[in-house]
Parts: sequence; C-alpha cells; structure tokens
Amino acid sequence: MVAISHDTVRALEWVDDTLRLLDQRLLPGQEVYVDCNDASSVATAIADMVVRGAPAIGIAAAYGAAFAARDAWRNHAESWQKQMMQGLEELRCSRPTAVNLAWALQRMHKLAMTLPAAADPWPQMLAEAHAVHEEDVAANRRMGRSGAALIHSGSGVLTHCNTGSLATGGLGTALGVIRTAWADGRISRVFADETRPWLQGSRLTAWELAADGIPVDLLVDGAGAALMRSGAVDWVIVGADRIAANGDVANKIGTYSAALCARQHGVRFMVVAPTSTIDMQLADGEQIPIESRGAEEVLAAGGQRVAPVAEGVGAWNPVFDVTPAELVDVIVTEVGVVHGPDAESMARLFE
Ligand SMILES: CSC[C@@H](O)[C@@H](O)C(=O)COP(=O)(O)O
Repeated sequence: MVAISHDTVRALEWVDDTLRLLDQRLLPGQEVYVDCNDASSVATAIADMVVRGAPAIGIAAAYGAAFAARDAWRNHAESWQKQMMQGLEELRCSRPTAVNLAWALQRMHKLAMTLPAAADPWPQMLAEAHAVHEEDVAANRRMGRSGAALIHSGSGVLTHCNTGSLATGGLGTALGVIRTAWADGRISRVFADETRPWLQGSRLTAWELAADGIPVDLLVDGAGAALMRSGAVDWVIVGADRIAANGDVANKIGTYSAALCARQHGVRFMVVAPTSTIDMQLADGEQIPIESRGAEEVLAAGGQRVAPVAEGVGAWNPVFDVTPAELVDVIVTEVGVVHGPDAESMARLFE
C-alpha cells in the first residue's frame, strides 16, 4: 500500500481574511497566488480561470458571497441583504456551466436571509463559506473510497481534464478515485488526455500526479479511441460540471467522445461528482447551458498562433459537452453510487 496524499496542493486557501487562489493559468511553470478580498475580484478570478473546476468554483463563489455580505453591511448597514445581491449577481454570471457556482450562491443567499438585518453578517457568512469548503474535502474522500472499490486490481484508467486538488477543495473527484485506487494497488496504469485548448490534462493533472509520485502517460485528445481499442483501458473516469436529473453529464469538451469510444470498446465509464454538481431542476442535458469561449483559445497554442491569420479561418470553441446517461455506467457521489443512471435512480440519491 502506498501512502496517499489527500491534498498535495491547494487551489484555494483562506489566509488573513483573504482568499488566496493558486493561479492555474500559469501552472506548471510558475506557482503564483492571486489574492481576492471582495466579490468582484473573486468573480474575475472565476471568469478568467485563475480558479477552475466545478467544486473549486463553488467554494470560491461561497467566499465571494461572504465578501459581498460583509461589504454590503459596511457600506449600507440598513439594507445589506438587498445590497449584497449585486455582488452575488456578478459571481453568478462569471461562468455558466458548473452548477456548483449557483448551488453555493443559493446556499449563501439562503443563510443571509435568515440572519438579523441589524447585525454584522460576516462571522456567520464566513463560517458558512468554510463549511462549503470543508464539506467538499470530506465529499472527495468518500467518493474516492466508493469509486476505488469498483475498480478491479490491475486496471488501466483514462481520465480527461483536471479533476484533482486543483479543481476541488481536497483530493479531487475523478482524480480522487484514481489516487485512492492507486494507493490500494488497484491501478496498473494511468492515462490522461491533454485536454485542448487549456491543457488541463497535461498542465494540471500530470503536475498533480507527478507530485504524488503516480506515473501518467499523456495522450493527445484524438488518441483515446486507439488507446481503448488497444485494450489498455478498463475504466474511463471523469468529473462533471453539471449532471441533469436524468443522469446526463456535462463535462469538459471531449468527454462525450471518450464515452462513445468507451462503449464501442467495452470500456466502463465512471463519473465522479458531489451532489452539489447535480441539478435536479433540469430534466435532461439538453437544457444545460454550455459555455463558449473565444476563438483565440483554439487558433493559438501556448500563446503562439498556430492557425493561419486569414479571412474565413475561425473557431468553434464550446468548453463542455453533454454525455447522455445511457453511455454512463456509474455515477459516484458522496451520498451513494448510481449504476446505469436514469431519472428514477438519480432521484433516489436525494430521498
Ligand atoms: C472536479 S472537476 C469536474 C469538472 O469541473 C472538470 O472536469 C472540468 O470540466 C473543468 O473545466 P474547467 O473549464 O477547467 O473549469
């Protein structure tokens, strides 16, 4: 058994009443921190992808909401509950797909509405943000154990994007399962898609795994089908940004292709996500808002233009795609595991 490091790195830290975010745009080359002290700077950090990954975005938003309440109290003590809404709205608009953001804001707003109008909300709002953070760390551990238990000894696994400590409060979602199963001696080989255009796989996942001493083979995103055909992969294990009530899964662009290839080649497909990523308000994945980012992310690589600068050369850059529930073998959450997800089995998670 290998000792398992639960959080080799922290995407978010609370230091001296400041939210410190590890700037993920600069990894693995530089470890630089961005300090946030108000809702607006948190919203900017989310929009610019200083902090990314659904659960980490939710945690950052919870601290952002605490800042919004504190500043509203300082500036308009008599109407802070109303005044904080501007900060919450700015946070809500920062990125559209990961529902953990809306989930965290709703939770913080709900608490704010129960607090006395005539008292400083900061202590309770900050305590709630810490609770959101700590609950995610605990959820990661539980999902790590439940997911690892499904993996038989000697398995090869393929993951997509980054779902580790950089994307969450703790061990990670899919990467938490991989870390735990590796420590248990269940995994023989880890493969990671590079995940164009932001390269979360090669820049972030490989960096986290290297820090833990877990060997990883990177592949270009288009190589997954051939890899699965070779027989080297038993499980594709991914996270999620939003899961609809019927089990359809929005995750990093390329996840749907991986799921199709997995089904074609008899490879099992596991989604690991806390219940804060499940949106029971949306009946299916068709309704999940999919973020589109700028064309320059595709037309350039590493800051260098790779496409011709010519009229008529553009880009289609959706950041996420939706994998239909029928391609998902199992969804692992902190409250239970759903095999062959559908509307009924997903609803049972919340009973
Ligand atoms: C725990 S992470 C699950 C997802 O958030 C992750 O796979 C992902 O798609 C992140 O996208 P990103 O655009 O980097 O925020």
